[in-house]
Amino acid sequence: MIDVQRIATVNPPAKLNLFLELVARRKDGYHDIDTVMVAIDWCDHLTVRRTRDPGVLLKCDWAPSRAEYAASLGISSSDPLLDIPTDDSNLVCKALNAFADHFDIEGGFACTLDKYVPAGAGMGGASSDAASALLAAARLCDVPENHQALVSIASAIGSDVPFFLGCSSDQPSNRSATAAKATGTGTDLEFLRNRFPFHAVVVFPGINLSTAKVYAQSSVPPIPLSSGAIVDAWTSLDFQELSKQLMNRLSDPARKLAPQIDEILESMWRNGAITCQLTGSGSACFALCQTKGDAEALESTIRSSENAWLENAIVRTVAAAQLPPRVSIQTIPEID
Ligand SMILES: C[C@@](CO)(OP(=O)(O)O)[C@H](O)COP(=O)(O)OP(=O)(O)OC[C@H]1O[C@@H](n2ccc(N)nc2=O)[C@H](O)[C@@H]1O
Ligand SMILES: Nc1ncnc2c1ncn2[C@@H]1O[C@H](COP(=O)(O)OP(=O)(O)O)[C@@H](O)[C@H]1O
Repeated sequence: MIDVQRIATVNPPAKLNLFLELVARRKDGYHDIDTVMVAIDWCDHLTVRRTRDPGVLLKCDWAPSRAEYAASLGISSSDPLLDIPTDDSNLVCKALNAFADHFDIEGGFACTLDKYVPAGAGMGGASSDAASALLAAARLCDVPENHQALVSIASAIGSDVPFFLGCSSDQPSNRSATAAKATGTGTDLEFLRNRFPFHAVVVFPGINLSTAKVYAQSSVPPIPLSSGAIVDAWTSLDFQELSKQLMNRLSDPARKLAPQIDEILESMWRNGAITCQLTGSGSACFALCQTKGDAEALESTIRSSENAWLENAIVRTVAAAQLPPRVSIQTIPEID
């Protein structure tokens, strides 16, 4: 008899912040925020399998190859922009180690992570990888994917991780959500009704901005704005209103740290964007578009414009993606 084993495959989606307000600076150094995030179809590719030996083995690199990814950003393959941790500090390893500890799993995990989502972009790539690793491990170890322990493990890894699990303590199952309002440090989630036909053009300017540095430069406004209006616009599928309500309080500190962001936003406007802004703590910017066709037309206008920054930027049309991402299981002959 040939021994077989199961491999879980999942495509962790990135996110964009449509609205981000700072509500208060907390004593623990974090900020209470009010944000609305949408998952998008720009995804990494993760496989996870169980191993007899404990611990997490991770193979991680840029895709489709490091050389092609570097070329798309006009940089060399050894550029520090492409440095991603492959040790236990990678959020995939953190997630799987925490999962194994919590559920007392015998043995460990081996994973491959193909990175397509830029790092330090404000697109939540690492957080999404961690959430997908938890979902994959849950499938392999027969833990329900909406088990409440996954939400606590996710929150301890990073503020953005629970969003990518697609469930929360209050909403254990949200099969059709693509967006959520997040409060507290970003971990108190309310998944939004209706699937807004979301389309956008994302520009990643080849700059890795540290989330901690951007927050450190930020200030909480005396009267914080509320995400109420943008949540209403999303749930009533009102594109005009949604485009009026985009806001990101981290824009100013991010623009101070990376002045190129201003140049990129200005050229997105000049090339016909209806509305555009930074996502999260940056450095990626996006323009909201009414249809896929509008987004593709804007992408091609931006690509053919004469902007020096295009040499080192990735420009891409995206649409909303469903949460949680689907985990598929393949059975293969035993590798160990
Ligand atoms: C800004 C946002 C918006 O969605 O996303 P990114 O730009 O990182 O994608 C999030 O708030 C980022 O969440 P995440 O990237 O998970 O951050 P964490 O690892 O939890 O925290 C990194 C650091 O950012 C600061 N931080 C983070 C979250 C928060 N609510 N207040 C903070 O002040 C803290 O200094 C913390 O040490
Ligand atoms: N799985 C991972 N993928 C990418 N970066 C990771 C990962 N795990 C840890 N990191 C580290 O986290 C940093 C920020 O991650 P990322 O989620 O891509 O950015 P952001 O917080 O801007 O959305 C990276 O620069 C990298 O040093």
